[in-house]
Amino acid sequence: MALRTPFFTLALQIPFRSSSSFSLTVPAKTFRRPLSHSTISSSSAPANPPPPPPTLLPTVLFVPPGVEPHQVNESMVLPGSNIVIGPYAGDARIKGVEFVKSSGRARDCPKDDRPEFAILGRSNVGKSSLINALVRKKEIALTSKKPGKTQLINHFLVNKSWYLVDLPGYGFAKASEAAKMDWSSFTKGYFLNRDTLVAVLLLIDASVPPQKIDLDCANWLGRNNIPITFVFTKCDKMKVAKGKRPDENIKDFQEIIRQNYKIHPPWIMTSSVTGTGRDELLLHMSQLRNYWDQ
Ligand SMILES: Nc1nc2c(ncn2[C@@H]2O[C@H](COP(=O)(O)OP(=O)(O)OP(=O)(O)O)[C@@H](O)[C@H]2O)c(=O)[nH]1
Ligand SMILES: [Mg+2]
Repeated sequence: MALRTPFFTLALQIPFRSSSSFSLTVPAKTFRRPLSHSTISSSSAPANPPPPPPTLLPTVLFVPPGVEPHQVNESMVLPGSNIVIGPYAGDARIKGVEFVKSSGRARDCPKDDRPEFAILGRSNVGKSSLINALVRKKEIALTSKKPGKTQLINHFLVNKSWYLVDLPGYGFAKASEAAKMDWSSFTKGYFLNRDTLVAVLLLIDASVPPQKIDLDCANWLGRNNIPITFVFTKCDKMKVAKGKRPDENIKDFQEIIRQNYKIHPPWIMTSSVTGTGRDELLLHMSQLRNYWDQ
């Protein structure tokens, strides 16, 4: 079985508190020039500079195995994300998807060696909608305006080779105490023991300000060394009556995450309504999968 090894040492660090500030914030969106040496070095660089030194870029960009940070140029960064595409990226097309089963407990989940991605996030963040958007099927995963729609662990087999896993949301205020307890024991059972878990796609609603419960969840996953990709949802909601725009909320969220993570995990902006980020996310997942598979 493949191991979760060096790929994720760049992607995810066990959270730590640091007094240093990560001021080199270059959102990939605004990252429109090739990274020349002068872009990343100080003005006191010698006239004949040595080969590029280790840069601070991985604090901003997610640089996969097979790519040296100094090799990164604009064309390698997925739009609307901090994700660099490297040699492990492969065929990201969806050729078929089938619902396999719903499980009430982690130990009832499919028992085979296929890699899987867990879709996690607050109730109503858009987990089921993201699955539908990724596989381009309207209602393979059931969605609802009311939070708490997905109650079980649902496995969807993609291309007969890997799983997307739709999970119940957390943070549903109206859930009973018993349901909240169940959710918490489920997280332990599933996330800590699922050997085939390639990464968690942690969905964050970009139409609202950073929520403590999401940050707590990210920190819990980080502490347990579980690889995360932050998937910002509802990025189409540009016109909010009050409050900030999605891009501003995302920036605020990242500022907080940066205080806990030595190196920022991969992140990507999506909308299940417009399809923004769909192809990019699939490509990112292909490189995670191919690395895991080798
Ligand atoms: N504007 C917009 N609405 C979205 C997006 N994604 C989901 N929604 C809406 O948000 C609501 C919740 O979507 P779901 O996909 O059911 O959310 P969920 O996270 O699966 O919710 P639970 O199963 O209850 O945990 C639905 O009304 C969706 O139509 C998006 O990208 N943009
Ligand atoms: Mg759902």
